[in-house]
Amino acid sequence: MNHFSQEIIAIVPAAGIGSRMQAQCPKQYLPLAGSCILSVTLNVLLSHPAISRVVVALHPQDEYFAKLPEAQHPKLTQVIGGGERVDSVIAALASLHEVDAWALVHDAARPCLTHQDIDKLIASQRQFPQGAILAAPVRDTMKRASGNGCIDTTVPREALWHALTPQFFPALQLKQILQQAVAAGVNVTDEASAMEWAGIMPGLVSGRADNIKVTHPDDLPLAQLYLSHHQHIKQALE
Ligand SMILES: Nc1ccn([C@@H]2O[C@H](COP(=O)(O)OP(=O)(O)OP(=O)(O)O)[C@@H](O)[C@H]2O)c(=O)n1
Ligand SMILES: C[C@](O)(CO)[C@H](O)COP(=O)(O)O
Repeated sequence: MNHFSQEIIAIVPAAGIGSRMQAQCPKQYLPLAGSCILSVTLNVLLSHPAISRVVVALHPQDEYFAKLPEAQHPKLTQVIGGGERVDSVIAALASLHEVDAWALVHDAARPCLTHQDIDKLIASQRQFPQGAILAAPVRDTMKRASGNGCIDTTVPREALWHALTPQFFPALQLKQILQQAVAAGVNVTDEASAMEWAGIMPGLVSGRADNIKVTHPDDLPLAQLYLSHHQHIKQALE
């Protein structure tokens, strides 16, 4: 259990088709670390002691999930996702029955998440009672492109962060604000952007930069490398 009274439920949007990956199957089912991306991600969440249960949102025509060992896990529930990531998150939140639960929303496509980063985000609830997200400060000089393929300007990077997941909010409030933002036509690409639209500014919790989202083909070998590094560190600490 966590140190707080509320239940923590992980929400995993996994209903995408991974078009940018240009693979033969949805990217969440590509092989990784002896299983597949989605299995690795689910096991990080299912094995965390503070997470009560996991709700995964699947594509309506998903033919893969039922074959995964995790599909039978007692702490796992599946729902049908929607046309956009935000619709899948809303569908998962709508299935919750726990009063006062907090939702830890994490992309299926981010298999390199660590328990240490989950601990940091959960512990941030005291500092950020409005909710918070894992994020990584930008390291490079940032350029804004012009229309002709050249640099238009350099963007000051001091206050720029990469939004990662998990993103951690009171579940009922998050569901209501996501629904309102979608109805208002807001382009909701992460949970925080809807909260910001509602005037609630989430906390930024510095997370590992290797918590990458597998999006393009060259991300997969990188995720494998990061996972093998994590395994090496874990063995060195044993
Ligand atoms: N309708 C959708 C679209 C995306 N996702 C999930 O949201 C996460 C992050 O989205 P992204 O990386 O964009 O995944 P895809 O939409 O599958 O990728 P693409 O945009 O390349 O098709 C992924 O785990 C994806 O499965 C979802 O649950 N429902
Ligand atoms: C939620 C997210 O991981 C934050 O960086 C990201 O926005 C999801 O990917 P997408 O391509 O925007 O769906």
